[in-house]
Amino acid sequence: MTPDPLTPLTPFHTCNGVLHAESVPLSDIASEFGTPCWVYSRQALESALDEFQHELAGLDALVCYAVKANSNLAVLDVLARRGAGFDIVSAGELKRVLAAGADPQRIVFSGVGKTAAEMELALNTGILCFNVESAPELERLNAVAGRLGKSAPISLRVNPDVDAGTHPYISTGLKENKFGVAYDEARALYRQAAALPHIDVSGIDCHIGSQLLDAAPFAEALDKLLVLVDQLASDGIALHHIDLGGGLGIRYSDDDVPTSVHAYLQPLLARLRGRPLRILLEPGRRLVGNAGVLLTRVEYLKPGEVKNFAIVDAAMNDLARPALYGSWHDIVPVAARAGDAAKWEIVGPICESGDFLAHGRQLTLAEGDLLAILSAGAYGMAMSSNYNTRPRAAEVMVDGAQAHLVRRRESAEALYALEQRLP
Ligand SMILES: Cc1ncc(COP(=O)(O)O)c(C=O)c1O
Ligand SMILES: N[C@@H](CCCC[NH3+])C(=O)O
Repeated sequence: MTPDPLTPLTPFHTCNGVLHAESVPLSDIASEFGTPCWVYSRQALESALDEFQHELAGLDALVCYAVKANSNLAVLDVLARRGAGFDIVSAGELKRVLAAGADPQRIVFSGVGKTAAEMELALNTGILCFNVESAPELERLNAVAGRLGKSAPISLRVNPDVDAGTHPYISTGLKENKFGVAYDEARALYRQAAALPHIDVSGIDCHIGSQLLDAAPFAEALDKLLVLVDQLASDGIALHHIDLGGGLGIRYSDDDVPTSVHAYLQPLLARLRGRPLRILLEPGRRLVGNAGVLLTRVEYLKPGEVKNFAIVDAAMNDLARPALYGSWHDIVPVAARAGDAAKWEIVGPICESGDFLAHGRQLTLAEGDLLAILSAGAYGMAMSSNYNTRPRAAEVMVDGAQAHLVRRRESAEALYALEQRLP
């Protein structure tokens, strides 16, 4: 049985037997741009951001899209035009958001390993805030800012030790994780920060994990943060903003019942009502995850005694999530065909047994068929690699009846160009 996750409301829907992105048949995209190929829907990106903006209307709030989820310039451009700020984690991401026209005062910088050069670039750019994750980072930032004759606006990323109930590789708010400052140490570190000459204490930050389907841990984390905010106020440290991070989950399969943005935000906004704190959010996956698919073609069918393999032209170097986390992505034929369905292992051409995109999917397949791997807009292309010297796939943005190439497929030559001139 083919899963049917495609409600008529999603921008990916079946029309005349063919899967479309908005008004464009995915088969046309495959013919024009080749496969494998990432396909994004502008409409889906905009409506995902609008859901947040709608809930925050009238409040002093900023949605800082977590660029790590998908850093394609066209994606950043769509979100920037619609009023998003950005959460970055590297100089590379900073340069990309600036290239996409981001306002520096809408950029926050997260990450446990910021280098001095990255700090310098961000200070010279004049970003809104550094989300500082450790005492030595604070000291380094103070020194770099002093050298530049600047003051660095900071939040401490506080680790509220809340169990987000998500995959261990993507939970970040527990004591054993490498992220953030321990809750019990945060107050003292804030006092130290306030005494540093080139640090401007501006806010507080947390991020408890990714792909959370339940809203309760967010409220639990916020309650802990607000206790700290009040303690700091009594220490004479008045914060201007609170950054609640990202983490809101999306639908990957029928087993996932994601929390609506409304149900996620209302308990948080209720707790923040009456407090003079600007609200920052850092959603990544929720803005882009369901706005993209990975289009792939069946190269070979290899039925076997124990398992049937459908070898497709996408692989773990394109979409790493199944191999890395055992993640499920729905896979649907672009055009359904008649005939008996069988159980297929959907695998790529890479020389690793772990190179799979899905196990045991009940599908009717023939060589040359196109498949769409759904919910691939987040942590898809962004986590791709060149393993097996496979060029990264092209990216296409659909806008109504138009499909535009927004990143060319890499060439084999591009993959050795950086090495060629070395002695
Ligand atoms: C600090 C920070 N903010 C935001 C995000 C975005 O998370 P998500 O894509 O789950 O919304 C992440 C990634 O988990 C993160 O580490
Ligand atoms: N890359 C992960 C999420 C990590 C979130 C970043 N802190 C995923 O694909 O689900």
